[in-house]
Amino acid sequence: MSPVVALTVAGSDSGGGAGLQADLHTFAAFGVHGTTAVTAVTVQNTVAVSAVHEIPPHLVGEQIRVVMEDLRPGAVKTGMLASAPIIQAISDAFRRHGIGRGGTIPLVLDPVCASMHGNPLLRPDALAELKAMFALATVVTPNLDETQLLVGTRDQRAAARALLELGPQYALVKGGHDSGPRSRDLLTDGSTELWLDAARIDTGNTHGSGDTLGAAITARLAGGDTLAEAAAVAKRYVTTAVATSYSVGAGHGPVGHPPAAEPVVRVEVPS
Ligand SMILES: Nc1ncnc2c1ncn2[C@@H]1O[C@H](COP(=O)(O)OP(=O)(O)O)[C@@H](O)[C@H]1O
Ligand SMILES: Cc1ncc(COP(=O)(O)OP(=O)(O)O)c(N)n1
Repeated sequence: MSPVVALTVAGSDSGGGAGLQADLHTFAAFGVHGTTAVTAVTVQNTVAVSAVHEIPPHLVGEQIRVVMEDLRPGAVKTGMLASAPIIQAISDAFRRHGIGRGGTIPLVLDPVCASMHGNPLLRPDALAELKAMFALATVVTPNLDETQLLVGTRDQRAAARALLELGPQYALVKGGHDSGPRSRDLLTDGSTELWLDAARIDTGNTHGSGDTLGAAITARLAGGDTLAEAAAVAKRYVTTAVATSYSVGAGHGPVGHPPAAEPVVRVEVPS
C-alpha cells in the first residue's frame, strides 16, 4: 500500500530544529511520506542565522514540478520563501499544478519572516509578494510578530480579520509569542471561530514549533481531514512536541517529534 504524500516548500535549517527538517520529522511522525522543494539554505544553529543562500527561482519551480508529476502530494506547505522572485516562481508552479484555492490540493502557508533569534528569513522587499500569495492559501498561519509586520496588530481577532481580507480561506493566528498560562491559537474563516487551546509549557526550547504545527496540519489534510479536524489534531501534536523539547547547543533547543498519537491512516478503496 503506498503512503500518503505531502510536500514542503521551505528553507533548510542546518541546526536541524526548524525549516524543512522540522517539516520532514513531523510528516514522518504522522506516517506521511515527505517531499521537499528547497528555497534557501540557511547557515543556522541554536543561537543565530549567520548566512542565507537562495536557490535560483527556476530550480525551486522545477522541484515542485517533478514532485507533483511523479509523487502527487495530497497537501502542500510553505515556510521560508526568501525573496520575491522565488515567491513568484512558486505561485506560478502552484497555479499550474492545482495547488491552493482554485485547485484541488490544500495549501498551508506559514508566512515565515524571521527566525526566533530575530534574523530575517524574508527579504523586506518581498513582503508585498508574500501577501499577494495569501489569496492562494487554504490557511495562513502567522505568529504574533508576523501579524504585526503583515497587518499591523498583535490582537488575534483583529489580525485574523485583516488577514482574511487578503484572500485565504482560513486564518490561524498562533499565540505562542503571547504571555499567560495558556497558549491559544485562533482558527477562523470569518464566520466560524475555533480556539485551539493548551497549557503553556515553561520552556525556552520551542524552536520549530510553528513549522511543526503547520506540517502536522498539512499531513492530516493530505490524509483527507477537513481543516478544522486537521488543526485540532495538529494542536494536540505540537503541544506534545513542546512537552518533549530538549536542550541541545547553547541557544533555543528544538521541539521533539515523537510518533503521532493520531497518525494518518490510508483507507484503501477497493476498485
Ligand atoms: N511554551 C509553549 N507551550 C505550549 N504551546 C506552545 C508554546 N510555545 C508555542 N506553542 C504552540 O506552538 C505553536 C507555534 O506557535 P508560535 O510559537 O506562536 O509560532 P512560531 O513557532 O511560528 O513562532 C502554536 O500552536 C503555539 O500555541
Ligand atoms: C529555514 C527556517 N525556516 C523557518 C524557521 C522558523 O521556524 P518556526 O517554526 O516558524 O519558528 P520558531 O519556532 O523557530 O520561532 C527557521 N528558523 N529557519
